[in-house]
Amino acid sequence: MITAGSGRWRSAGGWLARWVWHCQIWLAAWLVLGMLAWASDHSIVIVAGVLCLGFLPGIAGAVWVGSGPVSFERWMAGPWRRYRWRRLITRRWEAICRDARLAERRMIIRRNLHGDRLTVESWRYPRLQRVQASGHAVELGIRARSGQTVAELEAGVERIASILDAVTVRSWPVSWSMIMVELIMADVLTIPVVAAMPDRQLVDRVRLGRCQSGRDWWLPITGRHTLCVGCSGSGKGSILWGICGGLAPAVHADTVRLWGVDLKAGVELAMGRSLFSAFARTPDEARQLLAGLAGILRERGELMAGTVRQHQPRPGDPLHVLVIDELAALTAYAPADARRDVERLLALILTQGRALGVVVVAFVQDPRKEVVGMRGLFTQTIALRLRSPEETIMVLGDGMAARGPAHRISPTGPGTGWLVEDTGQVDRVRADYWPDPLIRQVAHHYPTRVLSDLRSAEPEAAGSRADEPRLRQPRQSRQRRAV
Ligand SMILES: Nc1ncnc2c1ncn2[C@@H]1O[C@H](COP(=O)(O)OP(=O)(O)OP(=O)(O)O)[C@@H](O)[C@H]1O
Repeated sequence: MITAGSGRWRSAGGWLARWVWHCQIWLAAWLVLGMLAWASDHSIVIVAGVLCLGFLPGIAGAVWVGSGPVSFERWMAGPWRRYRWRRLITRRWEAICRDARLAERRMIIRRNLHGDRLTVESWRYPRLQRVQASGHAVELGIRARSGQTVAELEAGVERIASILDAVTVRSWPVSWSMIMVELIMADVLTIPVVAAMPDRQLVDRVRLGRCQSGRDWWLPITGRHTLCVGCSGSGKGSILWGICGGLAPAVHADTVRLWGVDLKAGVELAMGRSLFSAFARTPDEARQLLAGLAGILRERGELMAGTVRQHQPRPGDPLHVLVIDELAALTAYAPADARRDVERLLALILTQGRALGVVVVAFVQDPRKEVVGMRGLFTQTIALRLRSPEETIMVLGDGMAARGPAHRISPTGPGTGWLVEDTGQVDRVRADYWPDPLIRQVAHHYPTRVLSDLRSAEPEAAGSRADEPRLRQPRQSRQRRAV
């Protein structure tokens, strides 16, 4: 049986073998020194001492890899790798530009000391203004040479990535003469990571996982309606629980209230039931729940009118987050009468909710307009694994099939997705995995203090005005009392 310990020592052995291969000259020099020591003294102790000194860095490194791989990566391997990337790029910049067809060759005529005309070759290169490495990414600031456009620079970016053997690359112009290029040198997203127990009260944004650069992936929550699209098994659950779990401490403090709609018999959301102030499992319940939120919108609107333009969540006056698992079950497959009301209420929340502190987070497998008619009302979208380039365009926007190819995500990487950042940049991300016991543990630790009674909101569903649903303290279950 392979244990974590034996795996570590195997990778330490692999590291030592690579070190010996890379340091052949160093080791050969120490062997020669050992032989010289033997020839001059014939003392086995001195020879062993010389050889030990030569091998010491490798042996120390292998022991470090085996006993503390994380600290080795942080203090040794990571900084060393980043130093090598920076050195390689700065030293070979001119050759890289020539190979990437970004340099310009000119033949200039000069006269030598005797006055003879000579034709001399001269190269002009874009200037490498900045090289910065962090995590597994290298960021380059490249200034165009005279007469070169940023479009021409961007045309060479993929060639630079291929020359440097990068995993992916993206670029964006920062002025008419300069672009930034981010090269991802190693694919850290292939390794799944399990989420950790949240301990900080977060409302504005939650940490869902990692970006392809290795940095944390933070998803903005306040002021955004989020649509996450991915086919079956693409890992929508990780995003869902990343959001609900990340907000859980704020839920417990009543700075955030979660409202759950799960028409797939409540199977997904029931796992963390005690995080939700209200929970709908049938189209009728969903209609009541949405009516409740519409009531909150109206009340808040009246209170905020002429005073503030953006709701600031605080305990007792929380951010309301409507979480809908499988939106299609609500908007496409529910009975016609319920669907009509639901679509009207959802459109109301999506158009008015952001400033009033009511946001929607919805999940769906099929992004077609017939299924999600209100796709355009969501203000941020995440594309997990999709079935076709057309679906990628539907989710991320025109021209995104090439820049954020969600249809090419491997089925072996659930939780991996593409998104468009506020800057217009496309990024690949992977959510941390939320196993069932962790979801239960988070729900147990951070239950909501407020439950909403859906029935009080019923009149709005029928088209009339209704008040905010009556709030009541949750009946203390034996389990909750123990918390
Ligand atoms: N972030 C992740 N890292 C690693 N594995 C994951 C991750 N997210 C999900 N998985 C694995 O992928 C499987 C499918 O994930 P999940 O149930 O979340 O998909 P889904 O998109 O919700 O599918 P469906 O729409 O059919 O419910 C999970 O059982 C889990 O084993």
